Amino acid sequence: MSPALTADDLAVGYPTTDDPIVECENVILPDGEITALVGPNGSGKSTLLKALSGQLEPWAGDVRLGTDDVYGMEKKPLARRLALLSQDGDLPGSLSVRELVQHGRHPYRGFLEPLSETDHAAVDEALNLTGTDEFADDGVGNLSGGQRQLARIAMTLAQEPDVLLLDEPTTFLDLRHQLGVLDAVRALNDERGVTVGIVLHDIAQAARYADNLIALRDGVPYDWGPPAEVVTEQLLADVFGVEATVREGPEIVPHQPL
Ligand SMILES: Nc1ncnc2c1ncn2[C@@H]1O[C@H](COP(=O)(O)OP(=O)(O)OP(=O)(O)O)[C@@H](O)[C@H]1O
Repeated sequence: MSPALTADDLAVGYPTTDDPIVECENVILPDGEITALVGPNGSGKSTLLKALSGQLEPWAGDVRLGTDDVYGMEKKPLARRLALLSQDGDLPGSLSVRELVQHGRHPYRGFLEPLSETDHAAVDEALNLTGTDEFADDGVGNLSGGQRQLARIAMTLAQEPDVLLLDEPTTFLDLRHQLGVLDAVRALNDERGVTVGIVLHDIAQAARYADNLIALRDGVPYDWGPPAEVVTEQLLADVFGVEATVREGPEIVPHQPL
């Protein structure tokens, strides 16, 4: 598999930080695969995802989408190929869900240009995939936290990127909707070969779901590869500070209630 998104010799920080938050020699999201970023709170998962997405320019190193330098690309062509669903994001409450999802088509349209049939089809599909078609005409301001999250996911899916980066997309969602979102992303991956980078908090869920894991500790990758190789008792102890048994699967059985 060729890499869809690669980063080399990265150092990523914020204007207010003296030292880099994330330092990685080499990060690869393999083409057509699902890679989950895991690690404890504050280990730098969101920071790495933002750097990979073109939204937080690294202090050093480069990020490439195929052979193209992500930070050298114009915004619209980049947005047609790469989409980020970040953790934060206020939504304009005056919009309906459908109108919000239509915003996902911005990379394909000129200013004030009406939506084409292709745009409408992509919006309808994103609404269906996420189940937001059931409340497509409701105002975003009247939705529950979980419904709002689903609407944001639908907007990102309508963008139809080749590479989809999702930062904790299951936050706020009940179990049924968590599984629904993960299934929808998996379907995009299976059916269209969309490359996925996803931050997931639940390492057991990430291990079941993803083709590859990148485990971050203090801003540095501790290990990466297929879940069966990465999820070891040593990793759980070193990265998460948890004593647990790992059974085949991999299935994690904590020694103490977490
Ligand atoms: N905008 C910012 N400015 C300065 N420091 C930041 C900023 N955003 C994050 N950080 C710092 O970077 C570090 C890593 O944060 P990041 O959000 O990348 O971690 P994370 O692994 O995604 O955490 P979580 O699992 O809690 O979401 C933290 O110490 C955080 O305080």
